[in-house]
Amino acid sequence: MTKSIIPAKLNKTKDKLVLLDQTLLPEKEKYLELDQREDIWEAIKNLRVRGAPAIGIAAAFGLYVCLNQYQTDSVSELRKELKEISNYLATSRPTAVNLFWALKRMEKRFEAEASADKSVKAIKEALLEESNNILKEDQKMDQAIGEHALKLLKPGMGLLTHCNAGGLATSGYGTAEAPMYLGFDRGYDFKIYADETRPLLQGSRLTAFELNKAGLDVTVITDNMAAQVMKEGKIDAVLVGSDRIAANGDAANKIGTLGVAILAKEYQIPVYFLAPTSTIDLQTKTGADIEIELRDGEEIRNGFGRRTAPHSVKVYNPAFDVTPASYITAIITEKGIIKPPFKKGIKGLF
Ligand SMILES: CSC[C@@H](O)[C@@H](O)C(=O)COP(=O)(O)O
Repeated sequence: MTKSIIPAKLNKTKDKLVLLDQTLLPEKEKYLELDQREDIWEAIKNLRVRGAPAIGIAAAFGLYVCLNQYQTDSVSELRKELKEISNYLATSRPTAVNLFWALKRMEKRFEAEASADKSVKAIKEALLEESNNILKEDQKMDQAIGEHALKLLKPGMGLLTHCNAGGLATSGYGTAEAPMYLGFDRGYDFKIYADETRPLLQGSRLTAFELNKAGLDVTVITDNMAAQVMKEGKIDAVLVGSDRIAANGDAANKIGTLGVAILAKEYQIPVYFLAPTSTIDLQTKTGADIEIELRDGEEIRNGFGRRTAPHSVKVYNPAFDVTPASYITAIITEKGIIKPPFKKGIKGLF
């Protein structure tokens, strides 16, 4: 299968960040071409590009595009500008660690080139290369994650996923969806259930869109149907992505993942978190240290342009939750499958 959608890339002349506007899916496939930091920040903040790895890729390309416009012969002036753009983009969303990881990686490359006395022009070229490397490595990681995960799955299984951890969230086949695509190519005939994923419907708008388009067997359920579907014996494994995995294995993902994991424990269904190692943050000791993004109440009071709650009512809208490591059967990265105790396994990865 060839992948047709890349959510974040550069245009041909490499002076604009091209994003598929995911807020318009599944109705419209519209690409945005951005070269202003405020527009790139807005696109990340408002989920035009979303999903942890894709946010990192967009930020790396965005940083390059903005920095490349800056005219100077001075490396220290360029450094100042890079830090300004990077710090600004880093304020767009707080939970997915891939955003900070990608920006730090660009800064590290800058410093490596600067300390080798490279010119401004050479440094800019190196940053272009680095952002491309981030994209290409992500594609390879997805493939490897999928291959490892497939070892845990059997043909004909029912798989439940939450949110979108597919091609729209990465530059490749996704993380949680990578084994679904690989299995499809190899005749595994998985029955995939996609949680609708309130309030922004990444499951029904995005996961169902891309799996359906690629011909996989996908069924949408609303979030509150997961228990019933599990009770009916339709689910053999839960596969989800992650926005940040702490050093002890606690994992943040889209709001509602914790509930799915708790239900799965009750029904003795394995819960797999699939993510590249760039999603693991050793600086975050436990899930309690993960900042959970709080989003505007209007997403719930006035979802998709229809008033669904009184306009003055209070709303609490955390965008992510943290599943404690004790609810996770395995964490699958490009480097292999980690089983509990996660602390030791995660440490061994780095
Ligand atoms: C491979 S993507 C993993 C996660 O980033 C994904 O499951 C998720 O929670 C995305 O949330 P979103 O708010 O749509 O960016």
